[in-house]
Amino acid sequence: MSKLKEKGITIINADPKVAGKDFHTIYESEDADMVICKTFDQLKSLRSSSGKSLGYFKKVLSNADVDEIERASQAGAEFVIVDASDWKIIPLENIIAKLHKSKTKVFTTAKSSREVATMFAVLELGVDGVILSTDSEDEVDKARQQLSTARFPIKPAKIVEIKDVGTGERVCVDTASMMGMGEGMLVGSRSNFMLLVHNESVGSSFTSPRPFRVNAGAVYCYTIAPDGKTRYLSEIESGSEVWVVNKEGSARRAVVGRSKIETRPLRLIRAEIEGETGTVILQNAETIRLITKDGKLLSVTEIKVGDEVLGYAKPASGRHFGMEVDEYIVEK
Ligand SMILES: O=C(O)C(=O)C[C@@H](O)[C@H](O)[C@H](O)COP(=O)(O)O
Repeated sequence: MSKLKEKGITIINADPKVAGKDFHTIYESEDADMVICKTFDQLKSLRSSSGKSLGYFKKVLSNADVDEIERASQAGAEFVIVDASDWKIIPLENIIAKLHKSKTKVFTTAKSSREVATMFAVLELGVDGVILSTDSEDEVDKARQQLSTARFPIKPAKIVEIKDVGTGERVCVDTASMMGMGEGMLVGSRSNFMLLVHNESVGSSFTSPRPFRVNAGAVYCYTIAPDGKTRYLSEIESGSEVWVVNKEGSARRAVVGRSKIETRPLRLIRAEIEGETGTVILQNAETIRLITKDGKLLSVTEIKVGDEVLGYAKPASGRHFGMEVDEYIVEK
């Protein structure tokens, strides 16, 4: 319990007598903050007598159980807990579709952190909450990490040098998500200095859009992954996770479907953000674009010294196998 508290967990599925005052509880007891009712009669009688949040638990084995959940919502359940152990996704999709415009929240159960992440993505809307049953502290941490988002302080980066550097291998990161205008990946030669490289959702008379792709940069470049570690672009492969970052700095996770490493002409771009200087080496082609400080796309073939594009910088620190280390480091 004390470890859960340290981790910032505020609500648990436990008897209030055991949970004490440190947590909100969701439990089959009228003393709980969120009371799980076992029958419609209990739901109805508590509705008129208690000011508590009341819900209904149902093991879902058939469509009749799905209908019963809908009736619980109509009977005033503020939440339903859908416990589906056999077919999990399709029944939940049906329940979310039926209830997402009602006032009833849909919760479900999970046995692993991976399952938690899946449940929050079912039918795009996802469930409103997941009760994770685990005896592993690590799984609690991983579940929280799966759900975390990030925000990077995006700032204007002034271009100070552009140099064609011959050929090398660059990496196209093809994600399993569609990216929109203003979204891309942070890429740089140093973990603490990156430019926001735009995705390829914009086509041209010579190219079709590839809205799932960021032509991210040369193989040695870093990007930051959702686990907080840096990744060399050359290490990214099918199944890796990357941050897709928008021009305001909000990041969302995307899974990589494929990365393509091919030999292409490269262009080094050196830029400066509030006294920090850094570089990135990108493919030299019209389809690779950065974002100007007023949100316009700027191809690396058109970029000039003095232009300002979006990037991210923080004071230098070392990285060892991707993990941040406070050590003396000079990267040029
Ligand atoms: O080959 C190139 O030149 C490029 O890498 C430009 C890419 O940015 C572009 O996405 C590519 O040409 C599209 O080709 P595709 O066959 O991978 O769709």
